[in-house]
Amino acid sequence: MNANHGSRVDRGSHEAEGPGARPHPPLPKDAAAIIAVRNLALFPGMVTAVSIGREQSVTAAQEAIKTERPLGILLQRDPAEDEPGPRELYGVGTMAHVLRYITTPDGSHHLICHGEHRFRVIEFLDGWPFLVARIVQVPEDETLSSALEARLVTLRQQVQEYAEALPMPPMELINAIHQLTAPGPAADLVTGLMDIKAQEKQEILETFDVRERLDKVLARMAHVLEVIHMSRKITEQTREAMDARQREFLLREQLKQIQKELGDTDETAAELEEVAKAIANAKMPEEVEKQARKELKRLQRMPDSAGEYSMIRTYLDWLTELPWSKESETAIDIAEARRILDEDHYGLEKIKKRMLEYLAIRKLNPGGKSPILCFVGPPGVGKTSLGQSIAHATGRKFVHASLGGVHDEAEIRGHRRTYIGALPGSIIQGIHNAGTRNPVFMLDEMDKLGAGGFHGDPASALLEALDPEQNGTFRDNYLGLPFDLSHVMFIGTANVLDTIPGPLRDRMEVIQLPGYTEEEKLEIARRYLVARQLATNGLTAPQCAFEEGALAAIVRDYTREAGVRNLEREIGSVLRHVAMGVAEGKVESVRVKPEDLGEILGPPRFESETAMRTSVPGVATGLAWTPVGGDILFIEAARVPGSGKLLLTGQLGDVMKESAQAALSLLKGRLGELGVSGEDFEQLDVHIHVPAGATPKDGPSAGIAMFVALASLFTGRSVRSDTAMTGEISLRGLVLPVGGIKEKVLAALRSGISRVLLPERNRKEYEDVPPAARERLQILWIDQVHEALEAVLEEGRDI
Ligand SMILES: Nc1ncnc2c1ncn2[C@@H]1O[C@H](COP(=O)(O)OP(=O)(O)OP(=O)(O)O)[C@@H](O)[C@H]1O
Repeated sequence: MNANHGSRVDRGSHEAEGPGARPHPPLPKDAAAIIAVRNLALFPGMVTAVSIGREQSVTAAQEAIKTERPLGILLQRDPAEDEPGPRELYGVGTMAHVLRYITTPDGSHHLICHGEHRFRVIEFLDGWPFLVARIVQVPEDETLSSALEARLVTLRQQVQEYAEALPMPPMELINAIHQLTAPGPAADLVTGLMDIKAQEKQEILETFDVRERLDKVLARMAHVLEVIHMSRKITEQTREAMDARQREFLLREQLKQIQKELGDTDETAAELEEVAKAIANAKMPEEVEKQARKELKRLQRMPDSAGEYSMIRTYLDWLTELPWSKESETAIDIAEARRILDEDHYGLEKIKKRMLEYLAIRKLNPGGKSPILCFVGPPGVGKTSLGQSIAHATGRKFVHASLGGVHDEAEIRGHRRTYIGALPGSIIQGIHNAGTRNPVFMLDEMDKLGAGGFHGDPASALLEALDPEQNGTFRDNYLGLPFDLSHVMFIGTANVLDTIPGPLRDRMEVIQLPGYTEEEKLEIARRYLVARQLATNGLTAPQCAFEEGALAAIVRDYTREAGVRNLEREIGSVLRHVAMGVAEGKVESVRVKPEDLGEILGPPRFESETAMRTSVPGVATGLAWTPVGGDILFIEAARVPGSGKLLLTGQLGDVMKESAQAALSLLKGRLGELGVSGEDFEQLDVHIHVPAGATPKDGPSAGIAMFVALASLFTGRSVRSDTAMTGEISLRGLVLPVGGIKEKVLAALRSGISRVLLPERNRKEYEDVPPAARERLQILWIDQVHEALEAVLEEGRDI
């Protein structure tokens, strides 16, 4: 507080002229010489220093001294005004008695003034080289009421408080407390001592009513005190914060030293800093972030040589790298999706249509719960590549996890962190690899998922991941935190539907991919596989072309599969051979002809198998359904001297064994019909063998082939090599319907069979076979076993 310091009132630059430099009339009685001050409000009873510099002011001051009359002091309205006229001055001021006039050696003038009483300007007068105004003294009311006294007591308390709040209260203030006895002067004195603006002080100066003046001062003072308290509080708070920070800093420094002693380095600190940043950037849900920060804190307190350190570090890496909220943009454009599906895949019309429907529904109802698709079909029919196309078409990432042979729930859901070397399960790992939380996630080999046992049921963990009701909070054991899988597009794949665990199968919409006909394979080879293999082997289309028939020959003679994987491999072999020639400079371009294939790929692998195998009596061609899409199988029958036993070999299942027995019994009963006599079954053993003995076989559908093989054996008439058959038999000689017609028929075609015997009652299923395949096959519908014999047994020859 510096209210009593003199303040400079003007900045007049030139030297004042001597007193009485210019003669002027004496001042009237009711008038006073006035000086204007810039930043000072003088109050009655106060002594203060006033610095003056303007010529006018100096002359006025000298006049006052000379005439021993008081000087009127008025505050300028605008402190910046250098030559204020009457209108720029407030109309109320204080008459001051000039106690001393000092001129310092640098030429500036100072007055020590004592405030006497308030005055009001009536009018300004002209004719003097300084400001002169007619004035009237404002009388001070000195009566003391109890209301005023109460205010006075409060004021005294406030001033006391004010003095205590200041670090070094000025002496005047301490003295003033004792002088506060008369209300008006007390208000003036306190205002003069307060550190407030001159304008505010002027307002109080102009308040003539003592009570009102005291109220204003009390209010001002209360405000000043509040500000002081507040600022003190803020100072304390900052000091406290500073102290806490300083303390933490010191502790950290100590910790660093300790860690250094223990062999930890600054690198660790930098590493942890990185982790902290990664946590901040990972956009985790609140719960996860809290957990991450907790783990980080534990890490910070731990030397990096501690065994647990790396475990927590790895855990934090997983937490920070998982795409908690990162997604790829997935605008679905149906036309574009159709284009991509067509571009990547030949045929599969029904399947593509179903995919597009699926995408359309997702587009129209993005939040809805769409079914989980499951592609079921033999290997190499495009299940994986369809999944990739969907990812491509929807702008998602593609990841897959194989479930084949998974017996332990932990492989799906992860191990708890307490296990050494624990990691998240395959679902979270897949999401981590995708880097987004909405990839297309392919779950391969769902049919080979191991059964649940001691280690928990993998299928139930998978169910939780797939179930839209619960997968919003999928809990991996390793993370120990929920992860939102609801944006993932899961697609399952399997070779066989039957072995997919029931509850899983129920949750999925199965889409069957039965395998391709020879024509389809040719088309796929022509449009996709050749181009792809050309690129893989660094060749261009002009450098290598396949002549008409060459591709067909590869399909027919070198592959026998439902899909096109081997076909692609064989085409690759041919192109590698061509690439060698081109690279060595032997040829510039090659046209592969069918007859070249022998040299490049070796002798045909599947050419005349049926013809060769069935050229002797006792062998029939059956058709089997297998997980890889159907195959032909040969049933061989032989008779050997023995004691009437039936020998069965080739890893036959119980049902197949029984159907062999049925076939034999049926045959024994019909030998007469077949013109066979004199057989003594007591003296011979009948042996039925089904080659490819390493593969277990079962099912009743080889019944008719067994019967035919036995009939062929005993009649000595071989079976037509172009004919294959399937059907269960009854002891009464009926041919009963069987499953897997489509796969079996396609398998027959692949093996070069042109006639197929099918149970009459399977006509309906036959409609599923693609027309192209149907055109190339002759189907014989049979109802009774003897019809089969008529259709397949060659003309007899004697044995
Ligand atoms: N209709 C088709 N059009 C074009 N290419 C196809 C078609 N079907 C399959 N392919 C190609 O055949 C190859 C094998 O397909 P893919 O790997 O998708 O088979 P898959 O059914 O997933 O087999 P697996 O069950 O063994 O995983 C791929 O290169 C794929 O592009």
